[in-house]
Amino acid sequence: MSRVKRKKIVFLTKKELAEAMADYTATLSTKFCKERDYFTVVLSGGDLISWLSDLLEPKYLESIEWSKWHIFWVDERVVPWDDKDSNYKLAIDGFLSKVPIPIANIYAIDQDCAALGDAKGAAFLYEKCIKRLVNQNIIRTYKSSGFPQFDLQLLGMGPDGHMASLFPGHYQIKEKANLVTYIINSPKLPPKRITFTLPVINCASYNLMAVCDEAQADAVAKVFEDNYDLPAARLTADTEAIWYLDQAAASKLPIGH
Ligand SMILES: O=C(O)[C@H](O)[C@@H](O)[C@H](O)[C@H](O)COP(=O)(O)O
Repeated sequence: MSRVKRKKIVFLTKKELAEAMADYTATLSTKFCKERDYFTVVLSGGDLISWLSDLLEPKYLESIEWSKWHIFWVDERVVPWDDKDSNYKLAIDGFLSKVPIPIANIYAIDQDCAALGDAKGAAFLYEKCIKRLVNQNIIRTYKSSGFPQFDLQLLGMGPDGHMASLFPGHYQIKEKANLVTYIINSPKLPPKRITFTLPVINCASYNLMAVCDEAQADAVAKVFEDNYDLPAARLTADTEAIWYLDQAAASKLPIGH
Protein backbone atom coordinates (compact mmCIF):
# COMPACT_ATOMS: atom_id res chain seq x y z
CA MET A 1 0.00 0.00 0.00
CA SER A 2 1.09 3.52 -0.74
CA ARG A 3 2.89 5.31 2.10
CA VAL A 4 3.79 8.86 1.19
CA LYS A 5 4.28 11.10 4.21
CA ARG A 6 1.66 13.77 4.69
CA LYS A 7 2.66 17.37 3.96
CA LYS A 8 0.92 20.55 5.04
CA ILE A 9 0.53 24.20 4.14
CA VAL A 10 -1.01 26.70 6.56
CA PHE A 11 -2.85 29.64 4.98
CA LEU A 12 -3.59 32.96 6.63
CA THR A 13 -7.21 32.93 5.53
CA LYS A 14 -9.83 30.58 4.07
CA LYS A 15 -9.80 32.75 0.98
CA GLU A 16 -6.11 32.06 0.42
CA LEU A 17 -6.72 28.37 1.03
CA ALA A 18 -9.52 28.34 -1.55
CA GLU A 19 -7.32 30.14 -4.11
CA ALA A 20 -4.54 27.60 -3.60
CA MET A 21 -6.96 24.68 -3.85
CA ALA A 22 -8.28 25.99 -7.17
CA ASP A 23 -4.75 26.39 -8.46
CA TYR A 24 -3.75 22.88 -7.31
CA THR A 25 -6.83 21.38 -8.96
CA ALA A 26 -6.34 23.29 -12.21
CA THR A 27 -2.66 22.28 -12.42
CA LEU A 28 -3.54 18.62 -11.98
CA SER A 29 -6.37 18.94 -14.49
CA THR A 30 -3.87 20.15 -17.10
CA LYS A 31 -1.47 17.33 -16.24
CA PHE A 32 -3.96 14.47 -16.35
CA CYS A 33 -5.97 15.76 -19.34
CA LYS A 34 -2.70 15.91 -21.28
CA GLU A 35 -1.40 12.54 -20.09
CA ARG A 36 -4.55 10.49 -20.40
CA ASP A 37 -7.42 12.60 -21.73
CA TYR A 38 -9.38 12.12 -18.52
CA PHE A 39 -9.30 13.74 -15.10
CA THR A 40 -11.00 11.76 -12.32
CA VAL A 41 -11.94 13.98 -9.39
CA VAL A 42 -13.44 12.75 -6.14
CA LEU A 43 -15.41 15.16 -3.96
CA SER A 44 -16.59 14.98 -0.36
CA GLY A 45 -19.31 16.94 1.39
CA GLY A 46 -19.08 19.68 3.98
CA ASP A 47 -17.46 23.05 3.48
CA LEU A 48 -15.25 21.89 0.65
CA ILE A 49 -17.70 22.72 -2.09
CA SER A 50 -17.85 26.39 -1.11
CA TRP A 51 -14.05 26.57 -1.30
CA LEU A 52 -14.15 25.20 -4.84
CA SER A 53 -15.96 28.28 -6.08
CA ASP A 54 -12.63 29.89 -7.02
CA LEU A 55 -12.61 27.51 -9.99
CA LEU A 56 -15.51 29.55 -11.34
CA GLU A 57 -13.16 32.51 -11.99
CA PRO A 58 -12.86 33.26 -15.73
CA LYS A 59 -9.15 32.29 -15.82
CA TYR A 60 -10.08 28.73 -14.82
CA LEU A 61 -13.53 28.55 -16.34
CA GLU A 62 -12.13 29.32 -19.77
CA SER A 63 -8.94 27.25 -19.64
CA ILE A 64 -9.88 24.01 -17.89
CA GLU A 65 -10.85 21.09 -20.16
CA TRP A 66 -14.08 20.45 -18.29
CA SER A 67 -15.35 17.87 -20.79
CA LYS A 68 -12.56 15.53 -19.67
CA TRP A 69 -13.51 15.67 -15.98
CA HIS A 70 -15.24 12.70 -14.31
CA ILE A 71 -16.75 13.39 -10.89
CA PHE A 72 -17.19 10.94 -8.01
CA TRP A 73 -17.96 11.16 -4.29
CA VAL A 74 -15.69 9.73 -1.61
CA ASP A 75 -18.80 9.49 0.54
CA GLU A 76 -22.45 10.22 0.15
CA ARG A 77 -25.40 10.47 2.46
CA VAL A 78 -28.15 7.99 1.48
CA VAL A 79 -30.92 10.53 1.10
CA PRO A 80 -32.90 11.57 -2.00
CA TRP A 81 -30.87 13.47 -4.59
CA ASP A 82 -32.84 16.65 -3.90
CA ASP A 83 -32.53 16.42 -0.10
CA LYS A 84 -30.70 19.29 1.59
CA ASP A 85 -28.29 16.72 3.12
CA SER A 86 -27.26 15.23 -0.23
CA ASN A 87 -23.59 15.78 -1.11
CA TYR A 88 -24.61 15.44 -4.77
CA LYS A 89 -27.11 18.29 -4.42
CA LEU A 90 -24.55 20.39 -2.54
CA ALA A 91 -22.00 19.95 -5.32
CA ILE A 92 -24.50 20.45 -8.14
CA ASP A 93 -25.92 23.64 -6.62
CA GLY A 94 -22.61 25.13 -5.54
CA PHE A 95 -20.25 24.07 -8.31
CA LEU A 96 -21.13 21.42 -10.88
CA SER A 97 -24.11 23.25 -12.42
CA LYS A 98 -21.80 26.22 -13.10
CA VAL A 99 -19.12 24.39 -15.11
CA PRO A 100 -19.49 22.54 -18.44
CA ILE A 101 -18.82 19.01 -17.19
CA PRO A 102 -21.02 16.58 -19.19
CA ILE A 103 -23.81 15.27 -16.97
CA ALA A 104 -22.91 11.71 -18.03
CA ASN A 105 -19.52 12.21 -16.34
CA ILE A 106 -21.06 12.93 -12.95
CA TYR A 107 -21.45 9.71 -10.98
CA ALA A 108 -24.03 10.14 -8.22
CA ILE A 109 -25.22 7.25 -6.07
CA ASP A 110 -28.13 5.22 -7.47
CA GLN A 111 -31.23 7.41 -7.42
CA ASP A 112 -33.67 4.67 -6.31
CA CYS A 113 -31.46 3.47 -3.45
CA ALA A 114 -31.03 7.10 -2.42
CA ALA A 115 -34.79 7.68 -2.40
CA LEU A 116 -35.45 4.42 -0.50
CA GLY A 117 -32.64 4.95 2.03
CA ASP A 118 -31.03 1.66 0.93
CA ALA A 119 -27.42 2.14 2.02
CA LYS A 120 -26.31 -1.43 1.29
CA GLY A 121 -27.77 -1.33 -2.23
CA ALA A 122 -26.27 2.10 -2.88
CA ALA A 123 -22.80 0.91 -1.84
CA PHE A 124 -23.09 -2.23 -4.00
CA LEU A 125 -24.16 -0.25 -7.08
CA TYR A 126 -21.53 2.46 -6.58
CA GLU A 127 -18.82 -0.21 -6.44
CA LYS A 128 -20.24 -1.75 -9.62
CA CYS A 129 -20.15 1.67 -11.32
CA ILE A 130 -16.49 2.17 -10.31
CA LYS A 131 -15.55 -1.29 -11.64
CA ARG A 132 -17.28 -0.56 -14.96
CA LEU A 133 -15.29 2.67 -15.34
CA VAL A 134 -12.08 0.81 -14.48
CA ASN A 135 -12.89 -1.66 -17.29
CA GLN A 136 -13.43 1.29 -19.63
CA ASN A 137 -10.04 2.71 -18.57
CA ILE A 138 -11.67 5.95 -17.45
CA ILE A 139 -10.42 5.19 -13.94
CA ARG A 140 -6.86 3.89 -13.74
CA THR A 141 -5.83 1.02 -11.49
CA TYR A 142 -3.22 1.20 -8.76
CA LYS A 143 -0.12 -0.70 -9.83
CA SER A 144 -0.93 -4.41 -10.00
CA SER A 145 -3.55 -4.44 -7.23
CA GLY A 146 -6.52 -3.86 -9.51
CA PHE A 147 -7.75 -1.20 -7.08
CA PRO A 148 -9.11 1.96 -8.68
CA GLN A 149 -6.73 4.90 -8.68
CA PHE A 150 -8.35 8.31 -8.82
CA ASP A 151 -6.33 11.29 -10.00
CA LEU A 152 -7.37 13.78 -7.29
CA GLN A 153 -9.48 13.48 -4.17
CA LEU A 154 -10.61 16.57 -2.29
CA LEU A 155 -11.35 15.65 1.30
CA GLY A 156 -12.48 17.19 4.56
CA MET A 157 -12.12 16.11 8.21
CA GLY A 158 -14.62 16.37 11.06
CA PRO A 159 -13.73 17.43 14.64
CA ASP A 160 -13.66 13.74 15.66
CA GLY A 161 -11.03 13.01 13.01
CA HIS A 162 -13.31 11.26 10.54
CA MET A 163 -12.72 11.50 6.82
CA ALA A 164 -15.15 10.39 4.13
CA SER A 165 -17.64 8.37 6.22
CA LEU A 166 -14.91 6.48 8.07
CA PHE A 167 -15.52 7.31 11.72
CA PRO A 168 -13.30 6.57 14.76
CA GLY A 169 -14.27 3.32 16.45
CA HIS A 170 -16.49 2.11 13.59
CA TYR A 171 -15.55 -1.06 11.70
CA GLN A 172 -15.73 0.47 8.21
CA ILE A 173 -12.18 1.80 8.65
CA LYS A 174 -10.97 -1.84 8.67
CA GLU A 175 -12.73 -2.85 5.45
CA LYS A 176 -10.11 -3.97 2.94
CA ALA A 177 -11.84 -6.17 0.39
CA ASN A 178 -14.61 -3.91 -0.89
CA LEU A 179 -14.13 -0.65 -2.72
CA VAL A 180 -17.25 0.94 -1.27
CA THR A 181 -18.92 0.20 2.06
CA TYR A 182 -21.81 1.65 4.04
CA ILE A 183 -22.79 2.77 7.53
CA ILE A 184 -26.30 3.04 8.94
CA ASN A 185 -25.46 4.61 12.33
CA SER A 186 -23.12 7.44 11.43
CA PRO A 187 -22.29 9.66 14.42
CA LYS A 188 -22.51 12.63 12.03
CA LEU A 189 -26.04 12.93 10.70
CA PRO A 190 -27.64 11.80 8.52
CA PRO A 191 -27.02 8.22 9.75
CA LYS A 192 -27.05 6.30 6.45
CA ARG A 193 -24.05 6.81 4.20
CA ILE A 194 -21.82 5.06 1.72
CA THR A 195 -18.07 5.59 1.63
CA PHE A 196 -14.94 4.58 -0.24
CA THR A 197 -12.85 2.24 1.87
CA LEU A 198 -9.40 3.24 3.14
CA PRO A 199 -7.43 1.25 0.51
CA VAL A 200 -9.30 3.05 -2.27
CA ILE A 201 -8.84 6.45 -0.64
CA ASN A 202 -5.12 5.85 -0.19
CA CYS A 203 -4.57 4.58 -3.75
CA ALA A 204 -5.40 8.00 -5.20
CA SER A 205 -2.53 9.81 -6.90
CA TYR A 206 -3.18 13.10 -5.09
CA ASN A 207 -5.14 13.56 -1.87
CA LEU A 208 -5.81 17.10 -0.76
CA MET A 209 -7.32 17.39 2.72
CA ALA A 210 -8.70 20.88 3.38
CA VAL A 211 -9.48 21.80 7.00
CA CYS A 212 -10.51 25.17 8.41
CA ASP A 213 -11.71 26.45 11.79
CA GLU A 214 -10.83 25.99 15.43
CA ALA A 215 -13.32 23.13 15.98
CA GLN A 216 -10.92 20.87 14.07
CA ALA A 217 -7.71 22.11 15.74
CA ASP A 218 -7.45 19.29 18.34
CA ALA A 219 -7.99 16.65 15.67
CA VAL A 220 -5.40 18.28 13.39
CA ALA A 221 -2.85 18.19 16.25
CA LYS A 222 -3.58 14.49 16.87
CA VAL A 223 -3.23 13.66 13.19
CA PHE A 224 0.19 15.30 13.07
CA GLU A 225 1.17 13.31 16.19
CA ASP A 226 0.31 10.19 14.11
CA ASN A 227 -2.60 9.19 16.31
CA TYR A 228 -4.04 6.49 14.09
CA ASP A 229 -7.25 6.23 16.13
CA LEU A 230 -8.33 9.11 13.94
CA PRO A 231 -9.20 7.80 10.48
CA ALA A 232 -7.84 10.99 8.88
CA ALA A 233 -4.38 10.24 10.33
CA ARG A 234 -4.28 7.22 8.03
CA LEU A 235 -4.54 9.30 4.89
CA THR A 236 -1.71 8.73 2.41
CA ALA A 237 -1.64 8.73 -1.39
CA ASP A 238 0.38 7.31 -4.23
CA THR A 239 2.06 10.60 -5.16
CA GLU A 240 1.08 13.30 -2.66
CA ALA A 241 -1.08 13.62 0.47
CA ILE A 242 -1.26 17.29 1.33
CA TRP A 243 -3.13 19.08 4.11
CA TYR A 244 -4.34 22.62 3.50
CA LEU A 245 -5.09 24.25 6.87
CA ASP A 246 -6.20 27.70 7.87
CA GLN A 247 -4.54 29.30 10.90
CA ALA A 248 -7.38 28.35 13.24
CA ALA A 249 -7.24 24.66 12.28
CA ALA A 250 -3.45 24.71 12.69
CA SER A 251 -3.56 26.59 16.01
CA LYS A 252 -2.89 23.55 18.24
CA LEU A 253 0.06 22.19 16.31
CA PRO A 254 3.26 22.43 18.37
CA ILE A 255 5.28 25.59 17.64
CA GLY A 256 7.71 24.95 14.83
CA HIS A 257 5.74 21.99 13.50
O1 LIG B 1 -20.51 14.09 3.79
C1 LIG B 1 -19.79 14.30 4.72
O2 LIG B 1 -20.21 14.48 5.86
C2 LIG B 1 -18.35 14.29 4.45
O3 LIG B 1 -17.90 14.08 3.19
C3 LIG B 1 -17.38 14.44 5.54
O4 LIG B 1 -16.34 13.54 5.50
C4 LIG B 1 -16.84 15.85 5.52
O5 LIG B 1 -15.93 16.01 4.46
C5 LIG B 1 -16.17 16.19 6.83
O6 LIG B 1 -17.08 15.91 7.87
C6 LIG B 1 -15.80 17.64 6.91
O7 LIG B 1 -16.94 18.41 6.90
P1 LIG B 1 -16.87 19.98 7.12
O8 LIG B 1 -16.14 20.53 5.95
O9 LIG B 1 -18.32 20.39 7.11
O10 LIG B 1 -16.18 20.22 8.40
